[in-house]
Amino acid sequence: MFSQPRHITRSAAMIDLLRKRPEAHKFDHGHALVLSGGPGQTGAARLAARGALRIGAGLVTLGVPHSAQMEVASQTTALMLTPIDDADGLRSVLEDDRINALCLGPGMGVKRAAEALEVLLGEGGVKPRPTTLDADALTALAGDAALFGALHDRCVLTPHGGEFARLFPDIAKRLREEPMSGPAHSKVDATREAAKRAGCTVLFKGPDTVIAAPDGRCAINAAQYDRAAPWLATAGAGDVLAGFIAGLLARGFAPMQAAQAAAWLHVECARSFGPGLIAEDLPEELPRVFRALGL
Ligand SMILES: NC(=O)C1=CN([C@@H]2O[C@H](COP(=O)(O)OP(=O)(O)OC[C@H]3O[C@@H](n4cnc5c(N)ncnc54)[C@H](O)[C@@H]3O)[C@@H](O)[C@H]2O)[C@@H](O)CC1
Ligand SMILES: Nc1ncnc2c1ncn2[C@@H]1O[C@H](COP(=O)(O)OP(=O)(O)O)[C@@H](O)[C@H]1O
Repeated sequence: MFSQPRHITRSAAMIDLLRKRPEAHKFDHGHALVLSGGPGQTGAARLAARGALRIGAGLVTLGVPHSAQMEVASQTTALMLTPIDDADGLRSVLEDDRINALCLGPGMGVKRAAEALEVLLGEGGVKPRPTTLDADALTALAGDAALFGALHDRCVLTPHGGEFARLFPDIAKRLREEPMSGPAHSKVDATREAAKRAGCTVLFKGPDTVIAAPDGRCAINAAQYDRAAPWLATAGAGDVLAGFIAGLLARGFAPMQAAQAAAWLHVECARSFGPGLIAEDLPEELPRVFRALGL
């Protein structure tokens, strides 16, 4: 029997975790690698990377194909950039052990995401690292049972409704069904079942975001009623969330902690900015939200 899911709220414990120690240097806050797609498709990864940097990762590098290098370089400053064209390129960049968190999927394209997943999760792959898997990485995972089976407990999957149905079609079907007898299958039940099957943290997005760990721990981040954030329904908001999680993983947060804090801060940023919000406003609102928390 599982305990009731907890509702994520502002807490002293979360604020303490978010604080940076005065004596720390940038490598103490970790180095996140965000993989980008090719030319014309780099925006989503740039949004994620900006989110990872603003949430406090010490360094954030975008892994970009040579063909998109100029496009990305012309739009980034504090973010770093390294060319990664293929599996060998990724392997070589990951020889640097200081890269301690990854973000895969936003704008990557399903083929490039699948290649990267093979390096990270496939046989003879690199040392496993905390990893956020979003967007095209989820679609790639849905098409490859072996890779799905190789997910480890430091991964965080961040599906929206469409991606959830692709990854877990049977669970999504039950979620949609009218209950014929007994209680309905809820989003909490569905996310818990998904996390158990995947063997890692699953964050199922929406106005009621549910986050579950394989051991049954579960939390709800509600953006409804007096905490409604309807302007989050905008292209790229999820890419920023993936970056927030990767940034916190780089800072050493455990996967459940990272997913919960990121989801809560994401809604706080949207509410603090207010109507007219677009995705790039979310990372830029974090300093105001952090100041209000007393960081
Ligand atoms: N600025 C950018 O560069 C952006 C790039 N994006 C990238 O575009 C690619 C495709 O992502 P998409 O998510 O659009 O496409 P997908 O095709 O993967 O998923 C969208 C489909 O799922 C369905 N769906 C069902 N429930 C849904 C829900 N709750 N929320 C959203 N869709 C739901 C939709 O109807 C739609 O048919 C990804 O690589 C993504 O990262 C998007 O994130 C938007 C912003
Ligand atoms: N109506 C809404 N109210 C609150 N949050 C929402 C709403 N619609 C979407 N969101 C949030 O916005 C983000 C959208 O992510 P996603 O669907 O992946 O978009 P994208 O792929 O364009 O980045 C998620 O974090 C989701 O929880």
